[in-house]
Formats: sequence, structure tokens, C-alpha cells
Amino acid sequence: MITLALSKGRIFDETMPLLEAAGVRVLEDPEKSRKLILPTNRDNVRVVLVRATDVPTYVQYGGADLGVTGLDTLIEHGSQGLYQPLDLGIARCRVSVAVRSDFDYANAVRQGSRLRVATKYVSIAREFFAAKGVHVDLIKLYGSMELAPLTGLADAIVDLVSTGGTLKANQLVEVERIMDISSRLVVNQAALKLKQAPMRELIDAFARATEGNRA
Ligand SMILES: Nc1ncnc2c1ncn2[C@@H]1O[C@H](COP(=O)(O)OP(=O)(O)OP(=O)(O)O)[C@@H](O)[C@H]1O
Ligand SMILES: O=P(O)(O)OC[C@H]1O[C@H](OP(=O)(O)OP(=O)(O)O)[C@H](O)[C@@H]1O
Repeated sequence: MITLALSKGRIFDETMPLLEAAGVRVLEDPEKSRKLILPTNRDNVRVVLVRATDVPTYVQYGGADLGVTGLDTLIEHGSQGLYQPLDLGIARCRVSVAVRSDFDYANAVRQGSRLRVATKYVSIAREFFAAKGVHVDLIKLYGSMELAPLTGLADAIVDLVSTGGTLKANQLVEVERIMDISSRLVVNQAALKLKQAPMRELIDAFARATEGNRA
């Protein structure tokens, strides 16, 4: 049995066409079912549904043989024990710094004052501001980052941006782009050795199905 860890929502939705190209069809809709283990048309493949931030953990410790996770989540988790054979090119977005439209970010950075930054992406933010030589106080949040500058919790946020619609709706502006993000296939190294043939088959099928996304 091969177990694939996915999170509900965009990762699940954007992985489905890749699985189908590999001849794997998930037999239940996660939005309609309460089940966490979903069967597929293939007796030897199943999907487990976990929180997006838990995908690397499941794969690292062998709760799943492979999984799909955003590069943002992967960097924050760390990649120890995880083989990363493929950039799938799905769920594309970027990690950026954003502030209130009336906040003078350039001036705050130039003056060398401490910047209060709220984010779920503490490692990415720490490394980015350290490389710029900007002193920051990082405030860890788990969601709704956009609220932090609006309530005075922080001067800036480090968050995911795609269309920019969420920032705009909250009168925030993107002031720096830190990195581009897409989702990666992560594989448990021991599982790859123990179940080599079926794992390779699935990885190769994912590679073929996403060739165009990397070009
Ligand atoms: N607006 C977006 N456009 C494109 N890709 C995105 C967007 N937002 C997030 N992503 C990517 O999809 C991944 C999963 O995001 P999703 O919103 O499904 O989970 P989450 O709610 O952030 O995770 P958790 O529930 O663990 O906090 C992110 O890690 C990121 O790589
Ligand atoms: O630039 P945009 O196109 O507006 O996308 C950016 C938003 O998308 C993500 O949230 P999502 O919609 O996934 O909500 P969630 O993370 O709270 O589930 C992310 O956390 C941003 O808030």
C-alpha cells in the first residue's frame, strides 16, 4: 500500500489532475465526506487528509509514504528525512512583506529602528531580515496575518500573496517579494527503498504530468 498525504482545499484540488494522469482516481470527495483516509481506484494507493502544515511531518515519520506541500511549509518544517524529487509547479504564489498603505516602510528600514513583524513564516522572515541587516521582533501567528498591521499588533507582515486581492481588501501594500512558492512532492526515504517499484511509477507519472509546469 502506498499512502499519499494531502491537505484539503487547493493542494487536494490541484493534485487531483496529476493523480488522474497517473491513473489514480480518488473515490470520495473530501468536501462531502468526513473520512480522513480516502480510497482510490487502485487497491495499492490511498490518500490521507492532514493539515497543510502537517504534511511534511507525516511523510518524515512514515505516516505517509509521500505528500504534496508548499515550499513555504517545507522551509518552515525543515527538510530532514525528506527526499524532494519534484517541483510540481502547482499552488503558485509568493512570500512577501506587506504593510499598511500609510506606513513608510522604506524609511523604517533605512532608519534602522526595530520592525515588528507578524507572520506564520518565522524562519523565512528571520532569514530574510537578517540578510538585509534589519532588526526585527517576530510575532508568531497561525492565520489572519493581514489583521496584525490594522490593529497595531505589528508594523509589517510576512505572508503569502497570489492575486494581491487579500492585501488590497485590507488596505495593505506589498513592499518586498521574498521568494516564489510552488508545491513540492516530498517522499519518505525509507519508503522509497522498501516500495521502490510502485513509488517510482507514481513519482515518474507525477513528473510527466507536471513537465509543462516547470518549463
Ligand atoms: N492564494 C494562494 N494562491 C496559491 N497558492 C497558495 C495560496 N495560498 C496558499 N497557497 C499554497 O498552498 C499551500 C496550502 O495552503 P492552504 O491555504 O490550503 O493551507 P493553510 O490553511 O495555509 O494551512 P494550515 O491549515 O496548515 O494552516 C500553502 O502552503 C501555499 O504553498
Ligand atoms: O493574494 P491572494 O490571491 O488574495 O491570496 C493570498 C491569500 O491566500 C492565502 O489565504 P487562503 O485564501 O488560502 O486562506 P487560508 O490560508 O486562511 O485558508 C494566504 O494566506 C493569503 O491570505
